Formats: sequence, structure tokens, C-alpha cells
Amino acid sequence: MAKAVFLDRDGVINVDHGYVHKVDDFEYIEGVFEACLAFKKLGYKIVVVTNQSGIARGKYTEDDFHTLTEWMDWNFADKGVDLDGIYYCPHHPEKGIGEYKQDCDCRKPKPGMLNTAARFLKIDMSQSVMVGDKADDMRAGKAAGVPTNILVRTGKEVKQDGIDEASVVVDSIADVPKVLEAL
Ligand SMILES: O=P(O)(O)OC[C@@H](O)[C@H]1O[C@@H](OP(=O)(O)O)[C@@H](O)[C@@H](O)[C@@H]1O
Ligand SMILES: [Mg+2]
Ligand SMILES: [Zn+2]
Repeated sequence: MAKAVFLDRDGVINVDHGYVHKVDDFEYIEGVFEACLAFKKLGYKIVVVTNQSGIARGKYTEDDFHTLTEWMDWNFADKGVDLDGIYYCPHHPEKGIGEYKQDCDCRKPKPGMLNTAARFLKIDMSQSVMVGDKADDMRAGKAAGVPTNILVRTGKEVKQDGIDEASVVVDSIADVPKVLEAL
């Protein structure tokens, strides 16, 4: 069985300017590629799990998301990092338009995206790690059975509920490899 680092996107990989959907607005957080290279060296798969309710809200389309994601995936590949999976939730239970208005199982804090990835990639949750910038990311990790849930300070303002749900709080993804080395 494999172990994985589940990565939230906005606020962890890139600066969360709010519903980012264009290459021009996609600003990488410093040290993200080096951190991901370190995860790979430590034997982890890397799986992105991102809530994209901007799709449900009609701010951008699934095609816009795919275009940006393909560009991001190539950026990682150029740096020697093969992302093992990228999962997204396009829904919102109240603000969604049409088919996107759903109380789905994939929107974090629910664990659907992590569980789907785990089935497909044969991931052992008990050895895996979640990295996010919100309490709901920590809750999704815990609901999936991930024991190490790391909150970073590069995204949404860290609040008490996030701190309470997290195993550890670090400044950014650049600090995560040393946390994993100590596990
Ligand atoms: O951090 P991840 O999961 O990768 O993506 C979150 C984003 O899709 C957006 O999620 C929204 O939350 P709501 O979906 O409106 O609750 C807001 O927080 C936006 O500012 C943010 O850009
Ligand atoms: Mg986030
Ligand atoms: Zn969903």
C-alpha cells in the first residue's frame, strides 16, 4: 500500500486570491516545488484535493479549471514532480447553479475526494498526511482516517477552529518536509 500527501490547492500550492481560475492569477507559494520533491523522496504519492465551488457559482467553467490544471500539472512535471492525482469538487450545496447545486460527498470537510483517490491509488490512510489552510481541510483529512493533518499559514487566516482540528500548524508548505521526516 502507498502513503500519500494530500494537498489542498488554494492557500497551499498557490496564493488564494479568491476563486483563482486563470493562469495569470496563479501565484505559486514559495518553496512548493522543493517541498513536493522532498515528499517524493520520502516515498509519498502526491494528491491534490481542491474545493472548486467557483464552478458551481458560475464564476468559471469546468473547462477553465481543466485548462489551468493542465498548465499547473506541467509546471510540476518541469520541476521533476509527478502529481499522482488531482481531484476537485465543482459543487456547492446552496450557491450551486443547476446540476452543481448538490450536497455531495466530495466537498471538504467531507472525505469523498480523499477516499476516491485512496481506492484508485491504493493509499493507506494510516500512513498519510493532509496539508491545508482551513479547518475544513483538517476535518476532511480526519474523516478519511488520515492521522496527520497539517495547517499552513499561507492561506485563509488561521482561526482557532483550524488550530483545534490540526495536528500541527506551520508557516507554509516549505516547512512540511521536516514535519514528515520526524514522523
Ligand atoms: O483551498 P481549495 O479547496 O483548493 O479551494 C478553495 C477555493 O476554491 C475557494 O474556496 C472558497 O470557499 P467556498 O468553496 O466558497 O466555501 C473561498 O474560500 C475562496 O476564497 C477560495 O478561493
Ligand atoms: Mg485552501
Ligand atoms: Zn462535490
